[in-house]
Amino acid sequence: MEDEECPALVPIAAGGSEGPDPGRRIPVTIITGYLGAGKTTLLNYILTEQHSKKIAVILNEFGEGSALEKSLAISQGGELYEEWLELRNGCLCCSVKDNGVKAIENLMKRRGKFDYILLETTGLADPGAVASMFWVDSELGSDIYLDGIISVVDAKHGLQHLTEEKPEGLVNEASRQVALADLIIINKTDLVSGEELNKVRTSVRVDLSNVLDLHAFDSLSGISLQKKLEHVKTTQAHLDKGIMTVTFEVLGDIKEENLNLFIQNLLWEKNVKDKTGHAMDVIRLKGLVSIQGKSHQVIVQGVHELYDLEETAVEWKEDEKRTNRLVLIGRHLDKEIIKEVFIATVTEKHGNS
Ligand SMILES: Nc1nc2c(ncn2[C@@H]2O[C@H](COP(=O)(O)OP(=O)(O)OP(=O)(O)O)[C@@H](O)[C@H]2O)c(=O)[nH]1
Ligand SMILES: [Zn+2]
Repeated sequence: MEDEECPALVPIAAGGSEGPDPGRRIPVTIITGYLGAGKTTLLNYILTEQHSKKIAVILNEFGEGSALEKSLAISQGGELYEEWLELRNGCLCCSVKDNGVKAIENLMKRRGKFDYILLETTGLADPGAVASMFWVDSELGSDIYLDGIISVVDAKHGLQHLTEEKPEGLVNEASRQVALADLIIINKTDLVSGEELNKVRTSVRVDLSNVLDLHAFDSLSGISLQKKLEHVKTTQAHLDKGIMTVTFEVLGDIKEENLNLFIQNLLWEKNVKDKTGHAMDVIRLKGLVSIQGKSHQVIVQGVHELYDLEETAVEWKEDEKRTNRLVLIGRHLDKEIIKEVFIATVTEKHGNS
């Protein structure tokens, strides 16, 4: 417990023999936002545009999806990434001390190789808890500093996320992400009308002031961030327990029309049910699939009822088993049932391969 040593968000370097060298400290930008809001898209955009900086990427993936998330991002971004870190525990905010800090320390051993860190949190993360690790640990603080928190808001589904009711008067994840942001990016403006966009814009503002009033945060300036973080740590803000991740893999090729059928049953018809008869509610769908007649891997991306299939630049190698990997995040999901439905819908019924 060395609380007194580390209250500063950006600690002043202790004057060692080498002297302070602020230029050597690595800025961290936290990219937050609800499931599917567009965090990875923004990440890829930054990496594509920013040629002069060598950027390390940290993904904090919800559930077991990190291997897939990584392969999705690589397929999209090519050779752009300098460093990869996987935080497998899923929830960075409750593993900050061990997993998160250690991973970043290891990353720092190689820090000569890069000069910026982008940290994408899971769509359900509390960015305050993630941010706090950059000032709680003084050891880390001397080499890394928090540059800012960016929150990506989905123009199409953002309102739904921001107004979601939580039990016991808890503030929902989306609102927390907005409230702690230094910069809010409203994304997917192409999917909504000007009127809808204005609603989102207003609600982001209104929501912010609600959260501020509720917790009596005085301002958004640097000093109060610390207070906000302290507050966040003491309220038992945590991942929505009702939201779960299902990951599965099925070998083989699938017909594109069958895959569409599977997804549409799940996302549109909502006729895939769990054991209690409750329709499965998929918030986020990601996959890497093998479609009959296509030589390249195909990415499946879904956010609520919207989805698309996109052929990647990655070719299936000849000695490689063609396979389908899916990650689903949502409510009332049952892995065995979904997998069965997938196999039944998607694979040929005859033969036993
Ligand atoms: N129409 C539209 N789609 C977008 C836009 N930005 C991102 N998307 C799509 O939204 C989906 C989710 O994007 P990601 O960048 O993976 O979202 P994310 O926030 O990283 O998702 P998670 O990490 O799973 O929470 C993908 O299918 C993107 O192609 C946009 O500006 N317009
Ligand atoms: Zn992502």
